[in-house]
Amino acid sequence: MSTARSATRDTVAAARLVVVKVGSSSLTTAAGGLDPARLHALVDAVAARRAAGSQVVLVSSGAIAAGILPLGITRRPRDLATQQAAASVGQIVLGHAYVASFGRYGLQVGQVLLTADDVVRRAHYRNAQRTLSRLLALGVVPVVNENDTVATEEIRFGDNDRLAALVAHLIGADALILLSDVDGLYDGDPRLGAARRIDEVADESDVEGVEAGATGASGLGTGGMASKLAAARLASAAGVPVLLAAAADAQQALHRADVGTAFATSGRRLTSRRFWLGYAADASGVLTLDDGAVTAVVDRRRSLLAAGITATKGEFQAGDVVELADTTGKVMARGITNFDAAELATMIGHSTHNLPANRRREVVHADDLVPLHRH
Ligand SMILES: Nc1ncnc2c1ncn2[C@@H]1O[C@H](COP(=O)(O)OP(=O)(O)O)[C@@H](O)[C@H]1O
Ligand SMILES: N[C@@H](CCC(=O)OP(=O)(O)O)C(=O)O
Repeated sequence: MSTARSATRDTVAAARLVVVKVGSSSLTTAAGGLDPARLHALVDAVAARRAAGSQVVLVSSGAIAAGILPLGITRRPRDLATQQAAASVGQIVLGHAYVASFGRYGLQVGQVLLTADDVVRRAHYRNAQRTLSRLLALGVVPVVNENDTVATEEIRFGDNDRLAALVAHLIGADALILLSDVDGLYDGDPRLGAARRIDEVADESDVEGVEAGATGASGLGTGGMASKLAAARLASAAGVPVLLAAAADAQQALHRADVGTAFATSGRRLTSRRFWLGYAADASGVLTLDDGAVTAVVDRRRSLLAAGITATKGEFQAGDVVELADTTGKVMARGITNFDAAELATMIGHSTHNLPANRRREVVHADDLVPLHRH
């Protein structure tokens, strides 16, 4: 299918610093085990982009899948301990394959294994930032993956689409290219019947009603299209345009960006702090807002007062990040709460002037609040 040129595609094609993410299903055979031909083809495309003057960070899945064959098991393990064992075996296999493949071009590879904490906690992410920029300055191709062997169920990203979006923001990338076994975003899961490929996503209205399945076809990947859509939203909010394309079209995707689905950015690049608040940090609870409070907070960018809160959920403390949801449960914003859950329980629904003197302040200050959706 042909694609019209657009400003987004031009930006992706011209990007100086690109994050390229490739999924397990695009690097491995159905039986498990790496597929050297596909890995070489991906590396060919990355090397070509490098030769054209861009810096590239590769976020590569595939450790667990690459560990299946050497361990003599037949399919992707379901339990965490075996997944970690498979990742432990498979990550070396994967790293070795990249060293050999990039070596064909005289390029060095640096392995960077990250946990969620490394990119989600403000105190930690400067560390990852420094390592990645030094690797790039030294001309190395950083190959990033989640540190699966130590990531527990609670702290896992689980899917590398989100990791790639966070890394793209972290290093100030100009574009994010997600390569998968499908050639773009469709209005429904293409495995389930006729579906139409979406060429360009300019804003939320272009993905309204899109059915994005949460599991992939191969059984090797995780997250499916739902996690790619979430990652594309994340990156576009961070000011990074996204191209979602087939790994088989990697050359074209990395060269002219004229394949797949392009996601425009949704405005100005957020500051690190506001991006962290809105998208990266883990939320510890939920505040439910009445309609008036949603309008005040989302449309008028006001602080959230106790009077507009109808319920709270979670054991959060003052200073934690919480989600602000409307009465249907849709998360409209995120922010830092000035009160613990226990304190708030006695305050919700009350006007500020009716509260004890030590509680007469906004629950979430406007400066600590990031709206996520238009009302
Ligand atoms: N709306 C949709 N558009 C495109 N693909 C979809 C959609 N919904 C579900 N899918 C499925 O998601 C799969 C990609 O997810 P996954 O296998 O997890 O990818 P990866 O391993 O590249 O991360 C596709 O093969 C496709 O079958
Ligand atoms: N970190 C895991 C990958 C998890 C993941 O996101 O997989 P995928 O959906 O194929 O990108 C691994 O290397 O096996």
